[in-house]
Amino acid sequence: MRAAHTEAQVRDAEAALASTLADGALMQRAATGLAYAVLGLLGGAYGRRVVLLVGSGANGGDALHAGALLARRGVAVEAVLLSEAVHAEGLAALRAAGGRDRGWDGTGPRRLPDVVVDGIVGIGGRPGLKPDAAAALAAYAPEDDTGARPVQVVAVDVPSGVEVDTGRLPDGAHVRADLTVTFGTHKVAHLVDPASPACGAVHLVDIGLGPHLPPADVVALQADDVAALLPRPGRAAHKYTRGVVGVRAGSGRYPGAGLLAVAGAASGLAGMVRYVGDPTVLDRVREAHPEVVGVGRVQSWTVGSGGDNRAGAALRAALADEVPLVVDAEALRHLDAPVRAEDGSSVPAVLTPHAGELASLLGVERADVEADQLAYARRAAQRYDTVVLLKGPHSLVAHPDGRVRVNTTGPSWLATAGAGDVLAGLVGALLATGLDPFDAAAVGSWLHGAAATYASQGGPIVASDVADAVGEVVRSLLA
Ligand SMILES: NC(=O)C1=CN([C@@H]2O[C@H](COP(=O)(O)OP(=O)(O)OC[C@H]3O[C@@H](n4cnc5c(N)ncnc54)[C@H](OP(=O)(O)O)[C@@H]3O)[C@@H](O)[C@H]2O)[C@@H](O)CC1
Ligand SMILES: Nc1ncnc2c1ncn2[C@@H]1O[C@H](COP(=O)(O)OP(=O)(O)O)[C@@H](O)[C@H]1O
Ligand SMILES: [K+]
Repeated sequence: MRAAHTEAQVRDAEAALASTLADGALMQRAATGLAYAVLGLLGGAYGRRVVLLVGSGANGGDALHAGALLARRGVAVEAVLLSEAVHAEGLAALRAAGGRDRGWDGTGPRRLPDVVVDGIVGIGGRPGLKPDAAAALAAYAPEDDTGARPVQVVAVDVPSGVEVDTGRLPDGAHVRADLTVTFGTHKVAHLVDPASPACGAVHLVDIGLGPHLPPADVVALQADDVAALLPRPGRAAHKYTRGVVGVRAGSGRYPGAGLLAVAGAASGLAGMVRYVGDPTVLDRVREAHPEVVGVGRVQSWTVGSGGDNRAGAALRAALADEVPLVVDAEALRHLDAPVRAEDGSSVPAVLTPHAGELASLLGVERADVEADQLAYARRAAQRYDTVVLLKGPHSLVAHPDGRVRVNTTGPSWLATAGAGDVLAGLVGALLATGLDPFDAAAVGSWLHGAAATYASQGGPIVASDVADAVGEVVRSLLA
């Protein structure tokens, strides 16, 4: 499990740990991890040139101490001090190791360095960059019109300027890192979009904080977590004990969505798939998936993918069964908040909106949701009193109690029509096996992304390729 903590949680844990250690020991641990990560990126020390952008806090202190270690190894290190007052011990250490320093006077370098280390601000930073910091960054790590750069940027703890606890980006400038070296635990911005791509690859340095940290509200499941949650048929299993998933999706207008939702449901994780809906779709479903049967009892429903104006009726019929359900696409529009069966009892559900659909549910603009995904996913989960899977490059699975699982699997090629239908069917199948909605949504989105990666191999895919690859991903997880 990759856990992401907030600034306040990190500061509390740091205070508890620091009280057991010599002064400065934590910063030394952080700086050493940072320096070795930079050395790895440089691929050597002699002849390599590193510039440190240094702000007024401990983040700049980390950069200066790491710079001292790099300078002792033979790297040419220069610190650009962006504040009158920087970490004094760090600066003394850099000077003693032979590193140079200068203030920022608006003039850039004669020759670009190999790596720029962003020690402008860390978890103590306010969003955005001051003009001097933005200008120094642009001078030492210039970008062309396409955003390409000849210099690699390593962020200390977080890319300066991003909102650490929310994953939001500031209105103004922020650092865009190739590598972020973080300490003790991940921060929310490392996982949550739109900030997470600004972090580049994220490298976690263990500084001993673990025992002092509380359980994280924001986590990302890893392969071993998913493997532990995966339903496996017992020796005495039969198709009904494994769970039956029903699909009410597709329409005369969008028959393909019905087929793709069935393809996701028929990944082999549940014991049986039923299709209920448009007769012309049913014929095509039977042709493509001979194992799929018609009306009967189910342990879960997937409703709405590619539905037409009858999606509301399909949703009501599914809710009346009082089994767990996935509510996708057109069916989302017919949903009342909170999600309840007709008799008022709560029904375990997973809502699977993309940003546009979530915006409609909450009566806001799509751009608002995209800018503040964590907050809006949580708000929807609370309002509907159910699990919400907000789909995107890093999908968020929000529980009404505030916990969030971030999905980090899946290539950009997964942004292809019908991929969401496959996901809805897959999560429905996992619900049928008995996983609770939070687990089913998180495991389903992880498998979906991993199947897309497997199918893509770096190239283009269509939605049915994703469904076809789920079995292979499950097989490798179980191996
Ligand atoms: N916690 C841990 O476990 C460990 C933490 N460690 C390290 O400590 C870091 C946190 O350090 P920190 O608390 O000193 O704050 P930090 O992020 O350097 O910045 C605050 C300073 O910046 C300023 N400032 C604010 N916004 C600004 C802006 N937009 N643009 C420009 N300036 C801005 C503000 O000054 P002001 O402008 O308010 O005068 C303030 O003084 C953490 O990220 C990690 O790297 C490791 O060493 C060891 C383990
Ligand atoms: N840039 C991206 N990178 C990775 N995955 C993405 C990206 N964009 C979308 N996805 C995933 O692709 C799927 C798209 O689903 P959706 O928006 O419902 O499309 P459709 O309605 O065509 O099926 C979701 O699982 C989403 O998480
Ligand atoms: K930083």
